[in-house]
Amino acid sequence: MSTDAATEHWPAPRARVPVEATVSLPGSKSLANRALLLAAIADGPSVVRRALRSRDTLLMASALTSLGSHVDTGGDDWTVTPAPFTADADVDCGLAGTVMRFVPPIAGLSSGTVGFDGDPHMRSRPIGEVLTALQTLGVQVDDGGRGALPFAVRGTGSVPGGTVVIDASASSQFVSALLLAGARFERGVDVRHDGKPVPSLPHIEMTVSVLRDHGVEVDDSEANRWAVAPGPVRAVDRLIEPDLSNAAPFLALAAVSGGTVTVRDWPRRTTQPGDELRDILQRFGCEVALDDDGLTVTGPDGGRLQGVDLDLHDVGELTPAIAALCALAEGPSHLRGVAHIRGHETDRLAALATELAALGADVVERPDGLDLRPAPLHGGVWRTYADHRMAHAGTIIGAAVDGVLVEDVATTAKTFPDFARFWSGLF
Ligand SMILES: O=C(O)C1=C[C@@H](OP(=O)(O)O)[C@@H](O)[C@H](O)C1
Ligand SMILES: C=C(OP(=O)(O)O)C(=O)O
Repeated sequence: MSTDAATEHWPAPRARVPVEATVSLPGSKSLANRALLLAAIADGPSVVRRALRSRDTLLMASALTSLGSHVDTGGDDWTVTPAPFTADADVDCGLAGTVMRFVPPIAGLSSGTVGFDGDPHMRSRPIGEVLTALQTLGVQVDDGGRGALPFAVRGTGSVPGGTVVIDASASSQFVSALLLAGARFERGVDVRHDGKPVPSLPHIEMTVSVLRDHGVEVDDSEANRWAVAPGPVRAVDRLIEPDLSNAAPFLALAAVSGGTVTVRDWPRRTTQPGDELRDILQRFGCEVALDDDGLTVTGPDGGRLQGVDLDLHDVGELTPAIAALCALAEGPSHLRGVAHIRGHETDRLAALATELAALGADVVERPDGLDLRPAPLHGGVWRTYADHRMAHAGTIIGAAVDGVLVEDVATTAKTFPDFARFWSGLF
């Protein structure tokens, strides 16, 4: 197996018998990048324990380092020591939405100019609403009127802050970005959403909960409005939960093989949207149990899955793995409410429709989702479009169908380094 060239094809292992496995998964990207960012604007050193070491979190660490913080990524536990942001800096966002959206507001606190750019596709992921909001809040942003990467934030050492109205229907990260920095703005920040419903609301709840852990006062009592009071951000010693969205392919492996997979350390309470998998997998016909061993999923006999009808608006990042299960199900499925995932690492609805159809699936792409009906699948190349979750989806199909070749499986390093080797070890 080789995993480093975008054109390479990885033969996804086929599960010929029910898979029985217990896994410990790497930490949550969303929790780790929030913890790192807040640590960098806190009033003392913080520790991020069991930090996820992946492309997105390393990009966040180097963004914070280039602003002036000291981030020690040497071991499993990362120490972040804040320092004033004074130098000019360049931030590589890669393909990390959390870096492109969360770092510009804190760059406004710098007294230097901070340039942002990223992977080619990152230039088409939405960010304009955040840049306009920052301008309203008193930050100078040069984006050549593009509302997209590349752009520069010209910090003056402080941000006035105040009230801002944004349309966050393209990404919940627009709201999270402003809230995460808000306590350090002179007047705090009061964010109101005006537009179609905000997707991925659990991720905003995650932001609010992590802010409160840092002693920040947040008022989220009204729908579509979040207010962060100005004040200090306390340093925190935090253990990062396993990434429950990245658990999807592993639990799906139990589902498609009729086996049993346990994910250790599944939190009893969490703001991670991946926790919804407990309910979603039952709808496919799986048995699900959460106990001291972790979350255990047992697939139906022979991996014979039922079709599902799901609105995934709140948990859009689960769509690729769920679509893979739908393509393998014995009944029709409808996935809805996820128009916004066209702005993710790739246009995920188009990518899923194209790749599933190429393997024989009966799939119709809708403006906000996918309709799937049972059809015999066959092997072939599964393209991943530099999208870690497309790679997960192809890998799930490959567990159930002979001859699936996943292109550029190394793209999974965005949130799960060594995914392919880890996965192969389960067979
Ligand atoms: O804040 C976060 O950590 C995330 C929010 C969501 O973004 P969208 O609201 O853009 O879907 C999610 O899909 C993404 O994977 C991570
Ligand atoms: C949408 C995703 O990532 P990002 O944080 O880059 O938006 C994702 O991981 O599914």
